[in-house]
Amino acid sequence: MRAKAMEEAESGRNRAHRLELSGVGISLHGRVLVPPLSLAIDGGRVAVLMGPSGSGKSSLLAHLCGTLDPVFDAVGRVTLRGVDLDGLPPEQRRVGILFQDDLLFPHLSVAENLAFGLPAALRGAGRREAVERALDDADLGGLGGRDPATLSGGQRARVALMRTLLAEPAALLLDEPFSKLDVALRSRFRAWVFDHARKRRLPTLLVTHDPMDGAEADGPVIELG
Ligand SMILES: Nc1ncnc2c1ncn2[C@@H]1O[C@H](COP(=O)(O)OP(=O)(O)OP(=O)(O)O)[C@@H](O)[C@H]1O
Repeated sequence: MRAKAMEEAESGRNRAHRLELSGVGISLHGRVLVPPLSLAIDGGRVAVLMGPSGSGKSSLLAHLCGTLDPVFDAVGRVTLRGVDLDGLPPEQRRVGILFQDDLLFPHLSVAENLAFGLPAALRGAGRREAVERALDDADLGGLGGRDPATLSGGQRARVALMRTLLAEPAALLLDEPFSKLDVALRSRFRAWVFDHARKRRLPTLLVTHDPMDGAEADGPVIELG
């Protein structure tokens, strides 16, 4: 009985962290690219977005981030934790995104790359401590001073995720972030990312071509195209 009550409280908290799309569609020059789509991703769940090249997967993620090129027209409503994202600038949406390429700044050290993700309001010792914690979390203790080019692909991928998480997003979008890693590393990194998403109750949307990603995810699967 107690276990059931705890389970219900847990799923209530996950619902409160929900990312919800209601009738979200995208068109380009009057041609429908993404037909109206409705889905809800609870906190900690990973939904999967699949579809052939050019079917609009990255455009949909850009729309959620608030960075969709104005040549596109988007309709529908997006809410995150009950907040309507329509009209909010990208920096106020609390939507974090991770790409296929890690996009680390080559002229900054690993620690400086991580600090870039932190809210500007966090200053001084708090900033340094947050970076140290992120390095430890990513099993990269002692590597903060390194140039990103001297890290392995897996280490760089972990820095990129940590940088995204340090911005304290309320949702996580993943645009094929595993596709450039070799098979063994891919499954370890995927498990690590999904674990962070669960612990932080982040509703997560993963764009992928890899059926293994879908097998490991526990949210809805959407096929475009
Ligand atoms: N800024 C833009 N201006 C005009 N057309 C664009 C722009 N960005 C993307 N497109 C077009 O929009 C369509 C959808 O592109 P999108 O990148 O969203 O597809 P995708 O499903 O993510 O593809 P892939 O799997 O190859 O990454 C494509 O036909 C693309 O050429």
